[in-house]
Amino acid sequence: MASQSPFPGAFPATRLRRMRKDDFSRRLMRETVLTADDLIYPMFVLEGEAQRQQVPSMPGIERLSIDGIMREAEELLRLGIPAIALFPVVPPEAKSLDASEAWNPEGLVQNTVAAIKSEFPELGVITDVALDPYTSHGQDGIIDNEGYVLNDETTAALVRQALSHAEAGADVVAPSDMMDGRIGAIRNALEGASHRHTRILSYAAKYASSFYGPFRDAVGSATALGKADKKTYQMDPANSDEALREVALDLKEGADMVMIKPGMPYLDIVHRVKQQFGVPTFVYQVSGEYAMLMAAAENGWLDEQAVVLESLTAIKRAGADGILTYFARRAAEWLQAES
Ligand SMILES: NCc1[nH]cc(CCC(=O)O)c1CC(=O)O
Ligand SMILES: [Mg+2]
Repeated sequence: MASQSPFPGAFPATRLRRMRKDDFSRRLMRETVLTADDLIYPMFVLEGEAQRQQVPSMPGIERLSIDGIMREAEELLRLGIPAIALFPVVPPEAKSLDASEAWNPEGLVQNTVAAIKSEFPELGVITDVALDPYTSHGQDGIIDNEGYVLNDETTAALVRQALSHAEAGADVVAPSDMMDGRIGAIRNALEGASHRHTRILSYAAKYASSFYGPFRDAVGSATALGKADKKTYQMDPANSDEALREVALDLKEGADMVMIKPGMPYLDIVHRVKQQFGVPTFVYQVSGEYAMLMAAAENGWLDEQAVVLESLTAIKRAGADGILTYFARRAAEWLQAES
């Protein structure tokens, strides 16, 4: 009788489906496991008291005044989230050409940091070092008459801003501006002021991406920026080797951690950076990625929990040690419910 086997005279010696058959063996061979330890929650802080505003292009995300941030911080700690990243919503009247509100020792970010660190010292606080919330034109730096962002003048301002954050108690300062040489300048100033433990998370490879739109709505820099772009300092999305040069420089200048931004469309960059340098590597799943996933979820086109956890696991698999994501809080809740 002729054999019924589709594999004449043999069978596939390796059946990869065997290990996929049951949950126990899938769990045993799983390479990447997402936990709350991988998550950093970006938060938008507003002036005033008992203020909360929805961000229309980021459903589920709110701008909160300090009291709201404090309540949220307690919950984040309970969920096991190690750190938050703060972004200020600066009123138009506090914006200027020289961005001097950025290093006001009593500024919104400085006050928020101090409040969190006094009540919840174990929650890591990361601050954004960049001038865009504070400039009247919405660029991340000081501009000349042609609107060109001046590198070294901007770096001097960033140093003042970073020092004021460290002074307020920030654990990590995160320059997101992409000026050349700012990591070295900030490191030097921190050491000089005896802020020996302040960590620097460098937005080392930050692309001139169109996925930042909802963030610019959230912090209110979109109006100031208008139709202008940031292509003279943020990277061209077409480039990859250049990202390695950016990371190498920032490490040499004293960065403790590096970041790639955005996330999902840039996982090849994440992989190259992690392979090449083997340093703490972070990824920002940015506002536009959040908006995209939420829009599909709200339409019932994608299963929110499933796609979010898949996207975060994929970012970690590519090489991320941690992920800044607007889903951090909900992801931590889902992970807690599963365990
Ligand atoms: N220094 C600005 C800054 N810091 C973080 C983001 C984007 C974050 C996001 O889209 O979620 C941006 C926007 C920009 O460069 O215009
Ligand atoms: Mg650089």
